[in-house]
Amino acid sequence: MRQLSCSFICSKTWDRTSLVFCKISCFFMLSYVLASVARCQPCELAADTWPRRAAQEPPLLLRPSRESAAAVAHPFPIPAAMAMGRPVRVVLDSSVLLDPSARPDCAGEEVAPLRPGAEALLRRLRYSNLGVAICHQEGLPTNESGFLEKTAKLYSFGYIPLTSPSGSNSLNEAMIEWSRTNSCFYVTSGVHEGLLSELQNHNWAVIAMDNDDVIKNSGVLRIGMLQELLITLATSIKKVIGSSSTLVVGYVMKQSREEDFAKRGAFPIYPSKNNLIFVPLSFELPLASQLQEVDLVLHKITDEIINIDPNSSISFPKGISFSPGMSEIIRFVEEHCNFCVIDPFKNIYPLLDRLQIQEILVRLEGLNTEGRPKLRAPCSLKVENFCGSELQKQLTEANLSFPLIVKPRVACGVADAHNMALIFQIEEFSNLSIPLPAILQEYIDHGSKIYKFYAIGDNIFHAIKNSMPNASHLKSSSGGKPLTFNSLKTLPVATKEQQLHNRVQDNKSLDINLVEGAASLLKELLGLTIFGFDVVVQESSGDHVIVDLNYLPSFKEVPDNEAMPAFWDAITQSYKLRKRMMQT
Ligand SMILES: Nc1ncnc2c1ncn2[C@@H]1O[C@H](COP(=O)(O)OP(=O)(O)OP(=O)(O)O)[C@@H](O)[C@H]1O
Ligand SMILES: O=P(O)(O)O[C@H]1[C@H](O)[C@@H](O)[C@H](OP(=O)(O)O)[C@@H](OP(=O)(O)O)[C@H]1O
Ligand SMILES: [Mg+2]
Ligand SMILES: [Mg+2]
Repeated sequence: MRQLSCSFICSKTWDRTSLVFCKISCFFMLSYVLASVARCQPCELAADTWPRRAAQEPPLLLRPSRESAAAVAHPFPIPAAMAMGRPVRVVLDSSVLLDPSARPDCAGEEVAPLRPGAEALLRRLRYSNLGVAICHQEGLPTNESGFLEKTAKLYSFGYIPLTSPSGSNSLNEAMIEWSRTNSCFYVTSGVHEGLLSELQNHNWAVIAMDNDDVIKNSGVLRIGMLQELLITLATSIKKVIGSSSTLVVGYVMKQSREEDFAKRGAFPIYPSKNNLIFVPLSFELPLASQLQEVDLVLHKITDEIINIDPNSSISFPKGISFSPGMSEIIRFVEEHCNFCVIDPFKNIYPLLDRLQIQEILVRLEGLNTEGRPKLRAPCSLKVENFCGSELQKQLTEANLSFPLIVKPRVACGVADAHNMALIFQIEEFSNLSIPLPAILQEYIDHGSKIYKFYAIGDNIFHAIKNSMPNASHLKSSSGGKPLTFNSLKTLPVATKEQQLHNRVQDNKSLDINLVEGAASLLKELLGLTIFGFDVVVQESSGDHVIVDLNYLPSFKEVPDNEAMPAFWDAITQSYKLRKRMMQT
């Protein structure tokens, strides 16, 4: 185990544990198309700010558009230049980015708004590991060309103001040069017939968007909306590589989480070292057709919860309403039991319910052995309300004493899942505003140090974070009132002085092997590829208490160069295990 910076420790890699998975059925259309470029005259590259790429990069074939399904019967010759091991460049013509219906703003100022969906596309292409440039034709109004230049700079893309050559339609040297060393796409919303043969000679591939002028079966790749572009690129790259080990991973999660992962390089469209290609599933397109193009889906289903009936948690997903897009995915998976989902929805539902989490954690206590710290769940009690004369009796029967931490039974997916309270005496339950049903947990004095563990496939990492101080520090400031907070936003963590004080007192260390054993058993019990759990060490007893369990956490504290390869490996292994299980 290596001690890494910022109190981060990478623990170990387990043996491949057996996880139950269904078989994946993948279908990819086989064909090669090239298309012509819209009136884009050859150009001089303004500044080749295109990111350098690793030497060995695969070439590209294009998936025929759905209308030209006949192309499947007549696969186009694969140009020699689209040989294995080449970087991929994508040139976006201004016509796909600028909103054609834009009107000057009320002050008469020419504005250059982006077409709907363009900002999301640019944001995703920025972290796609593809070389991207924006181009525009000569004669574009200066406010628009200026806007595009600024946009290219903002996203670290290349910028190509096209200038007309001496009347010829031939591709200019720069574009020809690129196609010698890169596999290139040109995306436009117009098609200029004149350039088609030039492009075929120089191995440019063009994607024409929303254009009916495109001749059918002329090898032109057509998309209807900008939202189709990424999946078109992704499935083309997959086809070109032509290896069953290359997987297209469709992903679904909230935008903030996607951006956090994307900025870490988690979602390359150009394959990662594990041969994984990531593409966002768009809720603006039919989900079934997208799901037929990917090998598996990675999702954080709880990001797509609209609301939960907290009284239905024992029968999840009943009582949960999901976004329409997520509901479509759930339906598709129900109808295609061989489709690979990471992770199966039924494996995640228990982690929405702190009572079920408690029942899972209690099962870990079987790992305990003499002479080692005790691993356990906190003593807990589920309550339907905070009043009732029986409450004190219930607490006693549950072996609970104050202080108590009160958490909603619903663990995540809705805004108030993280509204909590620290209660010091029974009177403080009156008018308590924590969502019901609730879970009352013993509050563990743990010296404001929490160990956040992350099981990412066969790898386990943990980070030490500042946590809530011992109850005595909090009671003094509570003034006889419950201490209410939101664990994601306003967690009352220890002050610097309290942390220093704790460091002096800190005499109970973490038994890493004990927790690793717990993580391994949790992985088998949960059937999850990536999960996180929080461990505190009780100061008085040294007990290792697991207070929380989460599905697909952000593992922000784990350095990217450790986390990303583990992330990709976890996905690949889960997929392979599922395939193997289907073949047996
Ligand atoms: N039983 C406990 N005893 C002492 N401290 C606790 C206990 N339960 C939680 N905490 C403290 O409160 C914090 C939030 O609790 P918890 O992790 O259960 O909330 P959560 O909303 O599930 O957070 P997450 O964002 O990790 O899912 C913990 O990180 C820890 O600092
Ligand atoms: O947003 P909901 O569905 O309520 O669930 C939360 C999880 O419970 C937390 O574990 C996530 O925090 P981490 O990703 O840091 O573990 C937290 O991630 P976030 O802080 O990035 O939103 C949430 O996913
Ligand atoms: Mg937590
Ligand atoms: Mg949690």
